[in-house]
Amino acid sequence: MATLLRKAARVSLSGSLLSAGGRPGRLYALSYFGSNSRNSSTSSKVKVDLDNSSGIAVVKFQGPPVNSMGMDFLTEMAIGLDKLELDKNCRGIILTSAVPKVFSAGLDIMDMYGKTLEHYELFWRSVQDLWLKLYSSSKIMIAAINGASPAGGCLMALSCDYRILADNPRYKIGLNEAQLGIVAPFWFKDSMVNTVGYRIAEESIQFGVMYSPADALKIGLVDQVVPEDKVLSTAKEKMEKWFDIPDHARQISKSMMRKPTIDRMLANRETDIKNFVGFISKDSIQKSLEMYMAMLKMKKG
Ligand SMILES: CC/C=C\C/C=C\C/C=C\C=C\CC(=O)SCCNC(=O)CCNC(=O)[C@H](O)C(C)(C)COP(=O)(O)OP(=O)(O)OC[C@H]1O[C@@H](n2cnc3c(N)ncnc32)[C@H](O)[C@@H]1OP(=O)(O)O
Repeated sequence: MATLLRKAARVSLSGSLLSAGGRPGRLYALSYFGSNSRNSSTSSKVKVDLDNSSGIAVVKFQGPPVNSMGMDFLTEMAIGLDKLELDKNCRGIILTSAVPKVFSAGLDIMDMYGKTLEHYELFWRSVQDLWLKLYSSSKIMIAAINGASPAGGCLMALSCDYRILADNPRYKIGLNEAQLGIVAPFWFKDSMVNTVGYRIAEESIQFGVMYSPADALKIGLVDQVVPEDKVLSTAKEKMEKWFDIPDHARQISKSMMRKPTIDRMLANRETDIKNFVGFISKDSIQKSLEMYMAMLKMKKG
């Protein structure tokens, strides 16, 4: 019976939940995915490794020093996710980091500082685009969080279906935007509310709280805390459990849960870009970012 279910589950709905929702999907070349048992692709910031026999793809961030989400990272992630979304051999995706101690430092602050309005617009559209791909993926998404995960790093984890965090008190996770003097946009907030509930999100976002693994587990921001050397293996074991559920049933259930949040973002996308560009280009906000970057550098010296 289990084998039958697994076979049935292989007949997956094509495309992300976005296209399952009746929106036009986009087609991308499947250049690197052949019929070998393992397909790998490495670009400068992201490594994708799909094991065709297990159906699990590991997407590793490899942009030292902190896997910040700059234009290169956003573009490479978008391309990698599009390819996996269209690949029938892939049923689940694990996000993790190849950089010691950091999952992702979130958006690259240098992409939000001292740039043109056109740059801010393009940058924000790319950030929205990545979130849409992650949040609406028809695949099972597990975050194997093996390092610090502030702001945009936390958002990538929140976009997954399951989160496993390494048990190291230095690996804090949260939406800390308020601490930088910026504001987590509504879809960051929605992702947090959908995970931890309204009351906790309200406090969390206003204070910009960064949670220790123990506290993140307590509020439900992560689902499991495990020893650091077990993060990836636990993610793979967990994925096998998710694979027991027939894909079509899981995908439709996921879509049912996430569609209102995705639709809200799509309906407000252009306004959100306008707000971001107006907000980030303010002198006072630029000053806050400058001071924050100086503070990060001072912390080192
Ligand atoms: C009205 C509202 C309308 C619209 C919405 C408007 C605005 C919303 C706007 C934006 C939302 C943004 C979300 C974000 O993701 S902002 C980014 C937030 N990220 C952080 O705060 C993380 C900061 N970094 C850290 O805390 C640490 O670096 C660390 C814990 C991740 C790692 O610590 P380490 O000690 O290992 O490393 P460091 O020495 O601190 O850093 C090394 C190196 O990297 C630079 N760096 C760190 N983080 C970033 C980053 N996010 N972007 C760019 N660069 C970063 C750091 O300065 C060091 O550089 P140098 O080696 O000194 O040159």
